[in-house]
Amino acid sequence: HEGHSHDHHHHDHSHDHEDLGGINFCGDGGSLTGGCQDGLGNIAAADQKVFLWKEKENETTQQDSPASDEDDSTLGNHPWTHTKPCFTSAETNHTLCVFTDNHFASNRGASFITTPERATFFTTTTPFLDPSLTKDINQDLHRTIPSRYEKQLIPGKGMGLIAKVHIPRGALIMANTPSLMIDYRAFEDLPKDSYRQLQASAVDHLPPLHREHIMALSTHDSADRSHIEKIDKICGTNAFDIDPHPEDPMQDHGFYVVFPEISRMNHDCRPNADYYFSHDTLTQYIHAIRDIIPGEELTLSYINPVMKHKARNEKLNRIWGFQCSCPLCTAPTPQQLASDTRIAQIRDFWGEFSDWSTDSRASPQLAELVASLYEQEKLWGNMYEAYTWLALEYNAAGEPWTAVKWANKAVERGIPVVGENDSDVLQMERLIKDPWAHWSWMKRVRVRGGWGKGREREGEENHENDDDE
Ligand SMILES: C[S@@+](CC[C@H](N)C(=O)[O-])C[C@H]1O[C@@H](n2cnc3c(N)ncnc32)[C@H](O)[C@@H]1O
Repeated sequence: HEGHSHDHHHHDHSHDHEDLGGINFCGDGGSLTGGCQDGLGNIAAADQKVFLWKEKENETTQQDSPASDEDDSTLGNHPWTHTKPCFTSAETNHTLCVFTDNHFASNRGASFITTPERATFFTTTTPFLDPSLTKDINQDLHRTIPSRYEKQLIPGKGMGLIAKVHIPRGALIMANTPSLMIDYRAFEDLPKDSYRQLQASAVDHLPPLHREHIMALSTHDSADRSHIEKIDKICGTNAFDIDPHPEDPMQDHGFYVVFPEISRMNHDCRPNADYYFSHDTLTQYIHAIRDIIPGEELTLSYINPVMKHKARNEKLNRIWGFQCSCPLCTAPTPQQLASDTRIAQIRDFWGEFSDWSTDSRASPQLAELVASLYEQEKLWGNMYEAYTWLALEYNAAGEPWTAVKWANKAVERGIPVVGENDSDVLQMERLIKDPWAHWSWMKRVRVRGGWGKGREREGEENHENDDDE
């Protein structure tokens, strides 16, 4: 209830959206029916006032062709330079189109594959309303600040990024706005052929330099493919999962998002950098989670790092097609078994800290143990969680000064990995200001000190809300 989840920023780096194939196909067996393709007419009929950007009918089925430079943004009062093609699922009746805004982020451009309703929602969010928010974020196509790393061929991994200078823990390494932002609904509602055409058009519509940048990304292997297949493979190898904007009315489908500069970072099970996405700037931020010395490769974990060796390797192999050769995965067997044992312990304790009943084993000592296990495991991106639990457990035990010490550490470690507006970070800031007024104050003492009452009394459940005001 206190809003802390152990892996909420560790979504998989990418999803094998192929797994979703076969559900909710447009028409039977994935074949397109007449009513399936070219949804633009339908959209306009549905709501002519909102969707002023309806395009000329004869252009709507164009697919595998290079981007046209024609800027049709004058067609309506909207940011989109392209709003085609579209496909409508005969089964769900959802229409999905490509929406490209080639002026986004100082003319870098961004392409969305989503429903017209969601595209319109995006235009009401801060990054679209205030162009100054995305002005100098991307430092790849047009650089104004010197880079801290360089791209190099890494034996056995393809390209990768190597630190050129010392990068202190907490430093910003890079940030990107999306190139492609694909509604998961596209994979669910449309047949493969259709969503692949949307993906290719989304890339083709971007400004030329940006488009080349994406086309140069890894497809994992070097097999010969058509343009459309190649783009699908680039998406599958390089996309991150992003949750919906908190105010987006469509909360049940997230996005599959490609950030080309960030995509050059290879995987390590114990990485030196971590990422989070901010909807306020529509930006993925990468920060160092420990000090990095010149010559070290910059790495991210593509998966939740708190998994045992076998599970990690299976997932990496299934989705990205490589055998993990990171230091942890190639350590001598006894060390790997010890690591797996620590992982199992960590996972066993996770639930305890969010359980505020007398059943919970949580205590300051248990939080100390988890912090120690995280440290031994070099899970630097997770340290803020352990510090958050330490702060809460010490406060819940009635030790405010120790609680404030850990809350400060949680904030310091949390900002680079979950962002300054994350609910855990904000909560720790409130605890620092006034531990006695925080909902956690004496919480375990009160619950455990009751006369055999197994559970806390009713009406005491919603501390998070009391605390917010
Ligand atoms: C997001 S890209 C990373 C950049 C990529 N190496 C490139 O050349 O653009 C993901 C792909 O990089 C390769 N890769 C990433 N991490 C790796 C690792 N630890 N070991 C081997 N290959 C890796 C795999 O081919 C994977 O599908």
